[in-house]
Amino acid sequence: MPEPSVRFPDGFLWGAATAAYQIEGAVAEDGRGSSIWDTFSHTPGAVLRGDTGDIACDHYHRWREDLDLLRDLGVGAYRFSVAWPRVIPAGTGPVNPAGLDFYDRLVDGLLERGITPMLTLYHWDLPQALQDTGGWANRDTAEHFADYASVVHGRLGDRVPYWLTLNEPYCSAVVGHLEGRHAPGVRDERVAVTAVHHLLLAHGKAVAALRAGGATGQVGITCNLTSVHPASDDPADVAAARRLDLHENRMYLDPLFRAAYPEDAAAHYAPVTDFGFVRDGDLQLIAAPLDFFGVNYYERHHVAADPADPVRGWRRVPPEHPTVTDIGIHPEGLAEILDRVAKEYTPLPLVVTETGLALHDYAGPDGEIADDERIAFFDGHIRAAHDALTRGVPLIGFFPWSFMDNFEWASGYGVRYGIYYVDYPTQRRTPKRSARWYAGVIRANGLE
Ligand SMILES: OC[C@@H]1[C@@H](O)[C@H](O)[C@@H](O)c2[nH]c(CCc3ccccc3)c[n+]21
Repeated sequence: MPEPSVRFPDGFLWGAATAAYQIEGAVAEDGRGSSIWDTFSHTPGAVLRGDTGDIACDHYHRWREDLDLLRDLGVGAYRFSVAWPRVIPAGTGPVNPAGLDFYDRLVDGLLERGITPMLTLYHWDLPQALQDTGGWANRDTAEHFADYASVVHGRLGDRVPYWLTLNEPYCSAVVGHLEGRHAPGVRDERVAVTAVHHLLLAHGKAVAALRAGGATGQVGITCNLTSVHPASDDPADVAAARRLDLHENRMYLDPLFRAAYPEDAAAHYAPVTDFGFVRDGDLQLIAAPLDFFGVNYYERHHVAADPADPVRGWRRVPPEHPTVTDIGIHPEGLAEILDRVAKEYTPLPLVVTETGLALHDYAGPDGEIADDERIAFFDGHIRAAHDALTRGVPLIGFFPWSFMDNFEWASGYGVRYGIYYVDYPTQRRTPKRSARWYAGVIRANGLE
């Protein structure tokens, strides 16, 4: 085999990623409680075509077959999430042993196949019972999350080396509580900023709980970060870009790695909150030392001042060549955010815990799903990741989103991110051309 022109270090963690509500189905089986995504997806108009995660990829029943597909890919690791409502159906109180048993079998199944588990404790599926008492707007939820983290770690901590507390607090807080496009479908900026704090507090409390539980594994968090550029050097555009960077990136990076909200946060959010929800000691807890940091990258923004709200607003300039999800493809943005995190925030090992491309995949006459665009996307992003690595960024892993087509939140099953195609009526999994290509990347530990 020729030496790859883009070669990664030995032991680099090539993975694949999923999330519980997007693949498991079996939403009422073996004691699972309801989550805010069960409620939201069953709310008329909330999800494209009324799609829900009731069945999804039926992974709850097909997990052995799916682990075999991961083994066929040759991945070194698999990033999955644990559904809080399977483990503690009401979010707090009694534990559901059958829920823990499922993840116990899943972890053992991974280890038997030589695949390292990377466990996300929260990938958006808050137990509905906690939403009924305020959800992330209620500070108590942070405590309940730490208790849940202890329960999961108590059962799996001896076999899971990588722990992510939260997936993308920005999405839970802002997409779910300001934009209302995600569960719980709230549109209230004050509630959204309060939720940001309580989610970060939940992270901090969970890190403390995992450490107290004797966590020998590596503990981290995943944030979706964007590269943000002003549309012009007009001072109004530059200021708008800085506000969007605050809103999407620095509101998470600063608390996590500097134990403080950004200096421009108070003024920016002053119309809706005075940050009275912050208590003494919170920020120190949130900035608890971590072992690694997960970065999800999808978007590079070009930002202009919003004429309707020139003081607080921004306007995202549409990309020249939009994808099916109306974003551009900018692999250089991945290198940019990895450089930024490493240079401005933390020396910790970094993992690209998600990047991927949505397509409307279909099989050709020969039965092959020739997702060449997705191959080109991953080729570019892997090269960008390697660029950062050669500049000294301590990148230790890369996890394409996603292992298989799945429930894509408000878009339902309308777009596909998987490197395995899922035919939902039959639940048949078929490797796309990108799966075969990615297996080659893993074998070569790099790109030709
Ligand atoms: O949208 C593709 C994936 C989701 O399927 C993952 O569950 C989630 O972790 C994830 N995050 C992002 C970037 C932030 C975002 C999420 C949803 C909608 C718009 C932006 C993209 N994705």
